[in-house]
Amino acid sequence: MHGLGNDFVVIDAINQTVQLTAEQIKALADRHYGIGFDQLLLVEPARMGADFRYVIYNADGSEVSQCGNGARCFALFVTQKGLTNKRSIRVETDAGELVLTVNEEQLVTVDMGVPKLDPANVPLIAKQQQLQYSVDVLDRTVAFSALSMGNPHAVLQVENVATAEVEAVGAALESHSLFPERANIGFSEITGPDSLALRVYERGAGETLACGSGACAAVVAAVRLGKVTTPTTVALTGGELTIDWQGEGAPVMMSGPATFVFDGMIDI
Ligand SMILES: N[C@@H](CCC[C@H](N)C(=O)O)C(=O)O
Repeated sequence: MHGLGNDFVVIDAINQTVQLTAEQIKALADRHYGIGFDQLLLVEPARMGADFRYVIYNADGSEVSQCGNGARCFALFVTQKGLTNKRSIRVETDAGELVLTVNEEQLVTVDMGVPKLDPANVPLIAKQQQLQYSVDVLDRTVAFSALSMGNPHAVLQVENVATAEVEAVGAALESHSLFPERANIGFSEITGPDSLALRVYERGAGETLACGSGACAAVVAAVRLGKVTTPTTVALTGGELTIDWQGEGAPVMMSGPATFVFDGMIDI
């Protein structure tokens, strides 16, 4: 499946027992010798009263707590595979419970929860919460916003996403010592009063064609900086998401498509 080109292998772990090691996930994620994906999603029975639980792994085999595009694909998967007939689905993740709504056109809206701005919750090594922080990386000092959408994000404001040094600066910041759990690094260009363009260097996956939680983080950062109003259209390399955030203490709502590509069997 994919959400705007952010691609997934989604496995039904309700009707079969599935256990994968980090090494197996890395091997499956290999685009030449495996299947290839940015993230792998395991759809499991709920443990705490929601409709389902889902577990997310990055292409490097690391388990993570949040995935916006994955959440939309998960919703379409359980709907189209007949695992539920609900249109509003509650799912447990390590980042807490998410509520996903599938509309008539198969667009999915996800309540992504309340962003965490305290540096300790990102986590980011910083003495106090600020609108922007700064870091020396490669041969320059860059300013960034930092927040958690259930996973850690840094967002840099850039003049032009097309020429932003996503690979070099992204890789250097993703594993910078300021981020004890590493971070997803967004490069955000304000393109209008309610629009921005975004590229994201994802933790554990490198630059992807779209990052849903990154889009939420970029809108939260831009709203806090007074640069956009919401709902905001976020243009990612793979397409557009609509993000709505009514301000501190409110949850971020993300709406966008999810797409099936093919079904298959994996022999492990
Ligand atoms: N592609 C995702 C985010 C996946 C997890 C991320 N790489 C992390 O390590 O936190 C999205 O759409 O949000």
